Amino acid sequence: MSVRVVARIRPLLKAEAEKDQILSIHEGSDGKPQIVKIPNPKSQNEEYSFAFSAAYGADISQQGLFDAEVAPTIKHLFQGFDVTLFAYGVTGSGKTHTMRGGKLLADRGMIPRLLSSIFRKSKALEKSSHGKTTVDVLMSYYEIYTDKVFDLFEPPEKRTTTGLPIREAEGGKTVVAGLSEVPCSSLKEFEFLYDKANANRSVGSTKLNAESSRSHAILRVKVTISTATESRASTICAIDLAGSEDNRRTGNVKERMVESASINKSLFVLAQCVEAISKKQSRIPYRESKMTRILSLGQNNGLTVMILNLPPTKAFHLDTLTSLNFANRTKKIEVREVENEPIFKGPPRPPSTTNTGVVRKPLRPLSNISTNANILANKEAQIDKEKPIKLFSVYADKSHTGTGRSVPQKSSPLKRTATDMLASFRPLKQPRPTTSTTSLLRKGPPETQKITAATLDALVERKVSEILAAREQNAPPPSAAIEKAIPADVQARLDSIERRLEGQEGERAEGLSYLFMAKQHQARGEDFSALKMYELAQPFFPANEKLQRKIEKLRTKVIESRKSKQESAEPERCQHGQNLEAEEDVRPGKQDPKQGRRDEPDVDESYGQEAEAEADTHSDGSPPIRKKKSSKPSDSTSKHCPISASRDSPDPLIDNSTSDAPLTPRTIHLISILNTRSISQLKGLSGLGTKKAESIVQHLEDRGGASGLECWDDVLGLEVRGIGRKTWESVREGLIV
Ligand SMILES: Nc1ncnc2c1ncn2[C@@H]1O[C@H](COP(=O)(O)OP(=O)(O)OP(=O)(O)O)[C@@H](O)[C@H]1O
Repeated sequence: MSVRVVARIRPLLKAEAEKDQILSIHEGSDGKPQIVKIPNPKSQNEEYSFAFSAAYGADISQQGLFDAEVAPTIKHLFQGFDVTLFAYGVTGSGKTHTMRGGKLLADRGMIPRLLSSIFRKSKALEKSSHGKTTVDVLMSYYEIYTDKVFDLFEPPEKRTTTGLPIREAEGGKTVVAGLSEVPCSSLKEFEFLYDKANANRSVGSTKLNAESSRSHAILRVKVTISTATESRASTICAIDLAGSEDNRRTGNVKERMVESASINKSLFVLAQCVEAISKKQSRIPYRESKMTRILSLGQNNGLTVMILNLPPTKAFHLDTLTSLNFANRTKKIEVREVENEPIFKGPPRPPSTTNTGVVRKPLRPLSNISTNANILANKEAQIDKEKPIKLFSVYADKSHTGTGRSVPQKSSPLKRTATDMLASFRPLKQPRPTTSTTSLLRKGPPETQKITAATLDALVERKVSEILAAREQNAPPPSAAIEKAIPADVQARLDSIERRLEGQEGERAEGLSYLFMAKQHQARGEDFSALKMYELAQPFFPANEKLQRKIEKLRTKVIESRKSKQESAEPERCQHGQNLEAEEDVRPGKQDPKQGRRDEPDVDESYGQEAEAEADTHSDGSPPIRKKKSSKPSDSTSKHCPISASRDSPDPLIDNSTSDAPLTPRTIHLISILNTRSISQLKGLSGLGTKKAESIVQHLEDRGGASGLECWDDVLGLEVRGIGRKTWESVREGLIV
């Protein structure tokens, strides 16, 4: 069975004009709306057609979409099949609206409706069996932010810099270690937990979406149906992917840019995976990003539904075309429809005891029959495979083929009750590593530190060519290693080797992936993004002078170009406006009469009584609407560094001290000296002696992060004892440029 791909065109937003619509929906061969048409951006008279399993226009309600696409999967879930449901699309296309939705009852998205339905079905099942069948629902919710996994049931301050580790479990299945699993038994409980967890999700404002998801969010719901004799668990994963972003349009700077690079990279890898699968290549580059490892498209069993979210206007023309092409390939991916095995209950096993007298949970086989060719081809996986199964409860979540095994008890100390969660909202977790990236880097193995310019270049080249080389690879994946018992001491050694290997590989791979992205940005002429990426890569290769020189050269180039843009800020802004008009002057080939502005919220009766009662309590029902482009920065929450295009001062020599201040030549000069982190240069500045210079450099080092200062606000934000705004202003005034 192949991935079911359905398209959903979002309604026009307030700031969008009807005449700018470019998408239209048409009937397929069976008379159902299935085809999306979009004009060729280069030739107005030509149209491209993309056929999907279904296509929905702006008039489809949340309830309508749920009934047509999600509700049928619940039946399969209760029959023991796993389900993956994910929303894909460019930023601002409506993925979060589709998956999470708004607060109004009619606006609630697929996820709350899904849970509502699961609870209703569970209750009906329990009732009809007169209590002989019980249904347990466990939830995990996490995000992948800048390629790190964070538990959304944990408050952000509990996060470690490295995030949660992910591992390949038996059979190539990817699992997140140390993730909370929260039991949940009613829609009310779910809504409380879900809304609270969503507040932990990384969201930011960009020019294209006032509330843009900066991460991929994955909700995993495990449903276990138990009778007196057997128990069967199946899982549904509902994923709200972050959207791809064109940074020429988002106006992203700083953190947003880093997030964006990471989002774009993971989506790029996903597209490569899909391409590799569709071309039946033996190596699928899943490992290149955590999102693709977790999503494991084409490797997972059960049903997969992709909702392709599409913005209707020509402002997104090229992005929409890219999304349609991606979806067109995705729909061809075959997914095995494999039912999860039940666990048969037998007489309780005698508890196995260790020398310490600790009663252990019986080990359970972890696996399903899916194999990830890419993972299996990897040496690490071989090490993984030879290990006995670990005791993490999140590992043992799928097929349980053994007989005579007891069902996991509800009272497991690994899980908290929903009541506990509601009371404290601190899910119980598995231990996880807390080592920070910085400390890892400082104590890093000598090989990483001593990397030379030549080897670095070779590594980057290798990374870039890996994807291409993979296509040539025809070797069949090695067969799964046979699991065997390993003595505890050997296992401990294997674990430690694996950890060491992972540490090195992970760090180096991260550094290389930043270099890889830097090169991509540079090739596209996006110097600022390239600089950010090189700066992020730098701590991974601290002794590499070539890299250092590259960064300095690029930094100077960026500063110079900012300076010249600033000098011509006014005329440039006007021109920019004109260019945009010209760019958008592509007339749509056809307009869909069905598409219009959003209808009034419809009445959503089947969401359930519980939700209805809840809905009245949400006063803020209206979804955020994208605002008109303004010259003011829209990000009010994050720290903002103005970029030249939005600056108003025509005089670059005015030393303005507000956050909207232009980068004056003096400020630029001061920033470039600070970014050298050189005591000798800093102590030469008027008003700073050796001690202050040392404190500044120490602070810059402690502050960590590869990126340097960029604007006056960054300078004022430095928390160095004895140096406040006044000192910085006088230091700046003392500079001769
Ligand atoms: N079907 C819809 N009905 C009404 N409003 C919608 C619909 N789809 C999207 N919107 C609105 O469009 C805007 C962008 O949607 P949303 O935030 O869901 O996009 P996204 O694809 O998740 O973006 P990002 O990737 O940046 O997070 C929001 O204001 C949302 O309320």
